[in-house]
Amino acid sequence: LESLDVEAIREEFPILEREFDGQQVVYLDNAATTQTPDPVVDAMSDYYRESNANVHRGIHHLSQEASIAYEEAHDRVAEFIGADGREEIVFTKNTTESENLIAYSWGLNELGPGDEIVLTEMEHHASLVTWQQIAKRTGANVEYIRVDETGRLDMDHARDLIGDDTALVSAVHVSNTLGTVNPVGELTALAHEHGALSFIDGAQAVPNRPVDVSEIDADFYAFSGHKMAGPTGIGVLYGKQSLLEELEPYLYGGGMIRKVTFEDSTWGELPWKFEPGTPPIAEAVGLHAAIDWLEDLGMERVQAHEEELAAYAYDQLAAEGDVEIYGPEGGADRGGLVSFNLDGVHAHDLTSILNDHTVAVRAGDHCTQPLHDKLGVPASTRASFYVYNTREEIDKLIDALDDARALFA
Ligand SMILES: Cc1ncc(COP(=O)(O)O)c(CNc2co[nH]c2=O)c1O
Repeated sequence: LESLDVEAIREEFPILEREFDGQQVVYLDNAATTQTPDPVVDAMSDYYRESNANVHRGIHHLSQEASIAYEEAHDRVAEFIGADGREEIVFTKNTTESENLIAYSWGLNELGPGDEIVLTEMEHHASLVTWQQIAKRTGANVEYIRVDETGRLDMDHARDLIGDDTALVSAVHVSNTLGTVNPVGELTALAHEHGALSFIDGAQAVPNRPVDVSEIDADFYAFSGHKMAGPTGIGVLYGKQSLLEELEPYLYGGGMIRKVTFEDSTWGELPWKFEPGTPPIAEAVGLHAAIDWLEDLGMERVQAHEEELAAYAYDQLAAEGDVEIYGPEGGADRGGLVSFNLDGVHAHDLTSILNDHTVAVRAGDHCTQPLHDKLGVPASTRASFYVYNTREEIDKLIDALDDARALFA
């Protein structure tokens, strides 16, 4: 597999030339949000300059153009993730809203006492808090598949938990804290064996590796534009058409209706039924451009690049001798991120020192507080990689650790 031309890629990201206190930024916070290449910025600027109008098929030329661009962005996303068509692609604000859409449209209406929602201990709050609160409101209960000492899912425990009372299995595809790549196809098959639905949180997967929702056979799948070289303000909910057809919308307004009278209303066709009001049009154009840009690189090459950097970072951190690293040892079942703690130094202090060296990483619980409780640490520092990062940038992170030791350890 030919490796990425990182130097050429970096030329499309002027932000990576930014300097603070005379030091060039080292951006290693990609699991939080990725940077945006010129072609994506240009596509959105061109839209605003040349085609901006409201969608839903207004009569005039500009509205026609904007509507086509918006609709074709759905087609492009469907093609990118292996969905059957635009009817299975709902644009939301972000992964979090995609999770909430199913929680409200399906969960509130379908769940009741005795029903089980099976999550994993490594879920992001976007999923964990959402299903926890829906369970409280419906009388359903939540079970968590254990994470074992290597940071992987205990699949024997999964097979014990998922049974005939299970209504939903919701799992993260790639953990944003551990980097663990979960067997989402196997989890989905287990759910289906027992008549349950599967919801896969792909926020850290779709940007970073080839994903085929049809191969996984997920019923629902969610991810965000801003984590895949696209803009903020747009997320995707994939859902099997047969399921989305049956779901009631939970947000009402214009654009999602078929007929409205003073007495009642009927709903429009998919996916518009779930897209009330003026949608993120420019963001959809940007997401379309981001997918074109990523596919030009090749998702297999993106995955290989990130895995190589994650394995390198893992090995360099492990070699320090006073760093605790969370998640599977480097290699194929770890996504492009490494969370760790430096002995004797709080993650926030370490991250502040790294920032003094203009190394941008993230400290905290990464919206996985229960997982950090299980790990026995209040926070961790996370370095996360994308297509424009290099080994030399990881070396700058490693070199800065000594300052933290000198100050805090
Ligand atoms: C696995 C996972 N699920 C859901 C979300 C929510 O995505 P959003 O709705 O677009 O915000 C994130 C974002 N994770 C992070 C956002 O900032 N740091 C992170 O680790 C995530 O990593």
